[in-house]
Amino acid sequence: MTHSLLLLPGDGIGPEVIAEAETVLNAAALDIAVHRAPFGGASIDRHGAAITDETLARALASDAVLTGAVGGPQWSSQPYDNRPESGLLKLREAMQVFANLRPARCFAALADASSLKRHLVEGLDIMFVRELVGGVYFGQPRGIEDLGNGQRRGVNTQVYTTAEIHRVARTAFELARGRRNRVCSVEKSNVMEAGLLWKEEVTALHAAEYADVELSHMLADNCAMQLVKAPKQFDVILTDNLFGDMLSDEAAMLTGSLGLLPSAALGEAGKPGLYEPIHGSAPDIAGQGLANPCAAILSLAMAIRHSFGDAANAARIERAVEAAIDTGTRTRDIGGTASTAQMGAAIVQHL
Ligand SMILES: NC(=O)c1ccc[n+]([C@@H]2O[C@H](COP(=O)([O-])OP(=O)(O)OC[C@H]3O[C@@H](n4cnc5c(N)ncnc54)[C@H](O)[C@@H]3O)[C@@H](O)[C@H]2O)c1
Ligand SMILES: CC(C)[C@H](C(=O)O)[C@@H](O)C(=O)O
Ligand SMILES: [Mg+2]
Repeated sequence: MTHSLLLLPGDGIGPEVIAEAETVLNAAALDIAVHRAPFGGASIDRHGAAITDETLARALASDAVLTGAVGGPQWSSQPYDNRPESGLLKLREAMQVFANLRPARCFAALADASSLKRHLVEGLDIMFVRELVGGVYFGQPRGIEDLGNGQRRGVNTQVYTTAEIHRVARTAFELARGRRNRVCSVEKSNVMEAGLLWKEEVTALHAAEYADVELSHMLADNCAMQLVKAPKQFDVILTDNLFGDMLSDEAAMLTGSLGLLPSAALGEAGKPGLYEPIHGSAPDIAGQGLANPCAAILSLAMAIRHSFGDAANAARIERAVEAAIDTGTRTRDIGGTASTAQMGAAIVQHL
């Protein structure tokens, strides 16, 4: 059966890393129909909107969507709700991809590329499950209000319901069962009611349906510290939209580079998945052939596994990435001199 994949290269290094994902996809010779559309700043420049209705409809009709990254200083004067990043949030919301899987694995050959000592990160394998379509990113009220006395007030609202917490927690517990069977739920229940509800609902769901999984709770500030103190204590980390964003970037450095971390955002079974490297458009290195395409290529592998149900080809691509790194091809962020295209070509050679 032919699967459909929508590619949204986006801005900055986005098109550079997605080009390498396409090279790998073509070399893997899978039965996949590929479509492309501008996204983020590129879509603003062409169509006036960070994501068009047509692209949203196309995303919902595809089996999977793979994005590069969006954003950049050239669009910083856009109205807030038409910034490139708003296009990404609209896409996540429209697709209702509530569970964002962000695996952080340390390749043995790269343990010295981490900013931590080798023994702390060697063998590291954490799965973040980040809630992606709720919380402070989407809560109402929001906005900037003019108070009329020379003062303004900026508001965002952290809000979660029982159903929103249960559906993402379920994903975390299910994943844990196939791993080391441990979930650490992370919030700020000491200062936030939404965090307290999170903790109570995760605890209740655990007792009712997942008592076989080991559950612990941790405050988010402590988690940030524990991740650099003893990161191998974690198996699955379940957390909200904002904490998941920050903690997964932190974890990226445990693996050596932000350019290595893929992600899969999943909704209800049977609905399309959204796949993104966790890094941004990296304006500081865009256009120079310096970007590491591994995160984008590993995101493609996650699409092949989760949306196309082809675990064998997903693993084949993942092994090729690791083999290319093992045999010494590395972009600058992981201590080498390979260009984005050379990294992609080396991965193709190991397929
Ligand atoms: N999914 C997305 O579309 C996404 C994610 C994060 C940030 N952003 C946007 O990207 C823009 C830049 O944000 P930022 O600079 O804070 O974060 P960033 O992730 O773009 O870059 C942070 C640092 O990591 C480096 N880096 C990132 N990806 C890399 C890769 N593949 N290879 C090598 N080095 C890499 C960059 O050069 C930079 O030094 C902003 O507009 C932001 O909103 C978009
Ligand atoms: C660009 C931005 C909206 C996005 C987020 O905060 O979710 C990014 O940082 C990410 O990690 O995917
Ligand atoms: Mg982020």
